[in-house]
Parts: sequence; C-alpha cells; structure tokens
Amino acid sequence: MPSPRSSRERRAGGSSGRLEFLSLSQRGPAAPDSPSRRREPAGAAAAPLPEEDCMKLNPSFVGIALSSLLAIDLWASKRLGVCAGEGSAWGSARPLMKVIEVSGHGIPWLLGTFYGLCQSDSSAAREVLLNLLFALLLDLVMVAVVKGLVRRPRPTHNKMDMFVTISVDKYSFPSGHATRAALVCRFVLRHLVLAVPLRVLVVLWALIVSISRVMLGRHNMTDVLFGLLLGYALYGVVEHCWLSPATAPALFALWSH
Ligand SMILES: CC(C)=CCC/C(C)=C/COP(=O)(O)O
Repeated sequence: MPSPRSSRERRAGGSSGRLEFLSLSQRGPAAPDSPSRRREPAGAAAAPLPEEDCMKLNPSFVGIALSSLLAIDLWASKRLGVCAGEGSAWGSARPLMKVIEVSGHGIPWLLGTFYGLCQSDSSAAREVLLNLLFALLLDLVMVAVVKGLVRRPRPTHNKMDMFVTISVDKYSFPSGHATRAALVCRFVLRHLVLAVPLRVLVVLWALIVSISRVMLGRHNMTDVLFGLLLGYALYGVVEHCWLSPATAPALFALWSH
C-alpha cells in the first residue's frame, strides 16, 4: 500500500526533481502551499472529476488530431461535392457521374459475374468467376457490417437517389463503391490476361468510381479512402481462401457441364 507521503509526492512532483504540469482538469492536486490546498481538510483527497469533464478540458492529442481531420474531411468533401445536385457547380456532369456510379454498383457486377459463370466453357474461367462471385459477396457483407457498426450518416448535401440500395446504405462509412472498385481492380489485374492499355483503364476506372463518390456528394473523402483500403485488403482474404476444384469440389460440380 503506498504511504501518504509517497502519494503526496507523486501529486506534487515529489522530490524527483522532474517538472510536472497541471492542466485545468486536474484541479485537485494544487501546489502544497496554494490557498486551495490549504482549504482542504487534512488527509482529504481531492474529489475526482467526472471523466467527461476531463475530456472536455483536457482532450488528448489524438482526440484533437482526429476531430481536426474529421472537420477538414467534412469541409473538403462538401467543397468537392460539385455534382451533388443539378444546381451544383458541375451539376450538368451529374448524369455522367451517375452512369459511373452504376458501373461500380453491386447488382451489375453480381449479375454479370453470375451470367459469365453460367456461360463459361473452360474450367479456368469457371474458377476465376466463381472466386469473383465469392469476392463480390464477401465485399457486400463486410461493407454492410462496417456500415452498420459505424453508422456514419451520409453527407447532408447528398441526394438519396441511388439505384437499388439496402437498408445500411443510408450510412456512408465505408463507400461500398470504393471497396468494390479496389477489390475488382486487384482481382482483374491478377486474374485476367490484359494488354497494358486495358490494365491502365481498369485502374483509371477504379479511381474515377472512387472520386465520383465524393463529387456526387454521396460520401466524405475518408469513407472513400477507407473503402479503397478495405477493398484492397479484402482481395488478400479472397486469395487466401481461393476456391478451387480441390478445396471446394461440390461447388465446382454445380457448374461443370
Ligand atoms: C443491393 C446491392 C446488391 C448492392 C448495393 C450496392 C450499393 C448501393 C452500395 C452503396 O455504395 P456506396 O456506399 O458507395 O454509396
């Protein structure tokens, strides 16, 4: 058990010779000879402040950095939301942005992959498309889980006129389009043999889909950045769990003609 002397020394800086600083939130341990200290009955410890008061008066460096980052994010995202409405600065580009939005939507990707799977006549194509289907479904589930946990509302300047959404799509963190764009981009570059110009186009498409989320006012920049990271990481999971005739024979038997 610490002695009264050692605890007093700890609070007042003790005899260690180290400087100590008192913030506004630590009113209790005033200097030993200050008036507030003298008013305390002997032996009485200062009443601890409620934690939320301390947070307000003495926010941590990380807290300040995070709130500043979020404030910059909201401000910059609003300024970049130039296609958020017909009356916005680049409102006339909104229809084009919405076409780009559809190109990264889950429905065309799921239907297209499923159709390709049904039409595929080589086992290599079947394997790749089955894994793409798995990747797209995993992406949908992960985005829904994170959106449901974080519950960050969409930017106030967003018009909720998106093509087919599910309930968690009222939330914005992370951007499902950005995760899909990053995941599909990595997948396609790895598993499709494409000429260099096409590979460049795939990367450009992923970037344009991501940027268009902020321009349309659907997302803040941090939603899109996190979405890109999540999609990139999800590809790693897909590759780790890669489905093949050896690991999932029943699944492949379904698709063999
Ligand atoms: C209904 C299906 C199958 C997918 C929903 C796709 C969708 C609407 C995602 C939301 O994307 P953002 O989070 O980028 O706005």
